[in-house]
Amino acid sequence: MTTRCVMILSHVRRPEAATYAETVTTHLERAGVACVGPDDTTSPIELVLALGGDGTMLAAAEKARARDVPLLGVNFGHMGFLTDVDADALGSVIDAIAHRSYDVSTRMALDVTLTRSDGTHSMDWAFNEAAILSLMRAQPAHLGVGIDGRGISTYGADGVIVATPTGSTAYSFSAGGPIVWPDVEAVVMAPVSAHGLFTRPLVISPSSVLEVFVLPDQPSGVEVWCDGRRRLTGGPGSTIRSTKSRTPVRLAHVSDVPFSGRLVRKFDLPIKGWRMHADD
Ligand SMILES: NC(=O)c1ccc[n+]([C@@H]2O[C@H](COP(=O)([O-])OP(=O)(O)OC[C@H]3O[C@@H](n4cnc5c(N)ncnc54)[C@H](O)[C@@H]3O)[C@@H](O)[C@H]2O)c1
Ligand SMILES: Nc1ncnc2c1ncn2[C@@H]1O[C@H](COP(=O)(O)OP(=O)(O)OP(=O)(O)O)[C@@H](O)[C@H]1O
Repeated sequence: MTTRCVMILSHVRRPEAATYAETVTTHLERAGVACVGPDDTTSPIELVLALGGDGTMLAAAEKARARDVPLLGVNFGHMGFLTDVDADALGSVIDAIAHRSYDVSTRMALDVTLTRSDGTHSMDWAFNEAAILSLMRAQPAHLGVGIDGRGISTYGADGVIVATPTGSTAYSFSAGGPIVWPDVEAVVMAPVSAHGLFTRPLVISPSSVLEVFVLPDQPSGVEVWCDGRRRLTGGPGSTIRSTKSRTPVRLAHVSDVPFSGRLVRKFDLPIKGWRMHADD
C-alpha cells in the first residue's frame, strides 16, 4: 500500500505555527498520513499545508504548483488573504486532510518571460503578479505596453503591475486596480504612479499576450518581481511578456465562506445596513 503524505510549511518566525504543525502531524500520522517538511523532494505528497500569512502561502504555492497538488492555508499571519481558515479550525483541517474531504479550486497563474536586447531571456511565473519596476526609483520607468502585438500606450511611471485575479487584491489593488473574483479568468494591468492622462488599469483576456517594453530611453532598466519573491532584471530594450500559464495553482478549501465574505472580512468593508434590513 502506498503511504499517504502531506507537506507542511510553517511560518518561519511564528512559534504557534510550529506548535500547530506538531499537533497536525501527530493526528495525521495516527490516521495513516505521513507529514514531511518543505525541503522534501521525493515523497509522493497529495497536499501542501501552509501555516502562516500570505507570504507563507506564496512560498507554499511554489511547492504545490511544482507537484501539481492542492494547497491549503491556515492563517498565522497578519492578513492571510490567501489562506482558507483561521487557526481555530484545527479539527476540520485534520478531518478534511485525513478523509480527503476538501474542495479544490483552480487559480490562474502567469508565465513571465523577460527578453533582453542581446537576445538572452529569463523565465518565471506569478501567482499574484509580475511587478515591473524602475531600477532607479528617483526616475520613472519609460515603458510601452502592447496587447496581442498592438501598442496600447506608453507610460512614464514607477512601473506596471501585471496581475492575476488572485493578485488583484494585493499590489495591483494598491495601484488602483480592480478586484477580480477568483473564478473570473482575466489579466489585470495597472500602472504604478503613472504620470499622464491614460493611467487607468486595464482588464485583459486570459488568452491575450501582454508585452511591456522597456523603452530605449529608459535610463536604468527594470526589475521584475514575481510575487515579491523571485526577481528578474533587464536593461533598456528588454521586453516582458506575460501570458496565462498552463500550470495553475490549486487551492484546497475546508471553509465554505465565499470570496465576497473573505473580502469583506479581510478588508473590513462597511456592510452594516447594506440592504436596509435590520439584521444586515
Ligand atoms: N504597495 C503594495 O501594496 C505592495 C508593494 C509590494 C508588494 N506587495 C505585495 O506583497 C506580495 C508579497 O506578499 P508577502 O506576504 O510576501 O509580503 P508582505 O508580508 O510584505 O505582504 C504585503 C501585503 O500584501 C498582502 N497580500 C499578499 N498577497 C495578497 C493577496 N493575494 N491578496 C490580498 N493581500 C495580499 C499581505 O497580506 C501583506 O499585507 C506581493 O505579491 C505583492 O502583491 C504589495
Ligand atoms: N515558510 C516560509 N517560507 C518562506 N518564506 C517565509 C515562510 N514563512 C514566512 N516567510 C516570509 O516571511 C514573510 C512574512 O510571512 P507571512 O506573509 O506569511 O506573514 P505575515 O506578514 O504575518 O502575513 P500576511 O502577509 O498575511 O500579512 C513573508 O514575506 C515570507 O517571505
